[in-house]
Amino acid sequence: MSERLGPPLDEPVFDELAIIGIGLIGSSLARAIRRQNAARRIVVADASEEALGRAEALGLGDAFTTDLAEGVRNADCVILCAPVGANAAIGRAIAPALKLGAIVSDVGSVKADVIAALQPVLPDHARLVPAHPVAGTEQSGPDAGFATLFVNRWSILTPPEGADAAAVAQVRRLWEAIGANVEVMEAAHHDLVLAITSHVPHLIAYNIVGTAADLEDVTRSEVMKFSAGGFRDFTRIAASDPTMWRDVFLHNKDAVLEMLGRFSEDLTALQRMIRRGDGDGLFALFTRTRGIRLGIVAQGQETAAPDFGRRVPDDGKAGR
Ligand SMILES: NC(=O)C1=CN([C@@H]2O[C@H](COP(=O)(O)OP(=O)(O)OC[C@H]3O[C@@H](n4cnc5c(N)ncnc54)[C@H](O)[C@@H]3O)[C@@H](O)[C@H]2O)C=CC1
Ligand SMILES: O=C(O)C(=O)Cc1ccc(O)cc1
Repeated sequence: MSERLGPPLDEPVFDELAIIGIGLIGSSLARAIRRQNAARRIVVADASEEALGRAEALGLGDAFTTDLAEGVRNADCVILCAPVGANAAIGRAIAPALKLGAIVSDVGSVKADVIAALQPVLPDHARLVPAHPVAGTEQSGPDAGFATLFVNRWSILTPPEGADAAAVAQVRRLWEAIGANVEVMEAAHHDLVLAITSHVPHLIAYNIVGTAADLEDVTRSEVMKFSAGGFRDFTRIAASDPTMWRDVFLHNKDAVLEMLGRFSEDLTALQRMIRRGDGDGLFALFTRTRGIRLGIVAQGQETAAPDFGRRVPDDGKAGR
């Protein structure tokens, strides 16, 4: 699977694009958009002076500000890249300053709640097109981003009912310009799918690493010493940003609880198989799950090893 970006666009998708929140995803977007000539000018806004300082040092934009309203004043498209719990406050801060017909998008891992938070606070003339790139790593901050993060990854758009078709097309073009495959989905459906494919797996990782950490000291040191294979993979996921993931669980509560209920039932069935010595049952399940993995690899979405954290050698640099 190629991780290279295609040739840059002859004509940018947007004249001015504002990124609010220049962490892992915001900085990856800035690098990719710059490299692909997908916007003429990038304005970077962030609540954190420290993050902005790093973004400026890395050359991730053309202008940098902690004043969110100032940051969006001339933007044709504003992309919210902060933890999802911050979106309502950011929406309120930028609403009065938005240019007529500005597109407001985001990258949040949760969609229905984000729409519910943003729609009431944005002016009627703003065109909301939420998005979720299903690509990332356990790291955060502007130094962790890289331009090829979205190559051959899905970006899911969840336009609310009545969304402006031209705005949806422009956001699609932006993601395609930086290598992503785009799918359009209803927000509630997105939240259910992502609850089982991403949110519950993260919860399981946080839980298993927490359980190991709670063991007696002597056992715990052995857990660390012998943490190979499965547990080691869980520790990577469990190192993911606490603020971001707290917000995901608080804002996708219903879908996560629904999927967690099903998961618990299946876990109980597995427990019973082990207690009863039901080797055939265990073997049948493990064979079925192996088939699912092989199907994912065959579709080219995954290499044999987990690859969310992969980088190509020149990716630490800014896009110019
Ligand atoms: N980390 C990942 O792998 C992925 C994350 N996402 C989504 O992307 C969003 C950002 O995640 P990351 O880039 O990982 O986070 P991050 O922690 O690396 O960066 C977040 C940035 O937002 C800024 N910020 C926080 N509150 C703010 C506010 N009120 N106003 C302005 N700036 C504010 C922070 O200072 C920080 O620079 C989240 O909504 C997350 O759900 C989506 C796909 C993958
Ligand atoms: O690092 C990993 O394994 C991830 O799962 C990255 C990730 C985190 C959150 C998302 O909404 C999408 C992708």
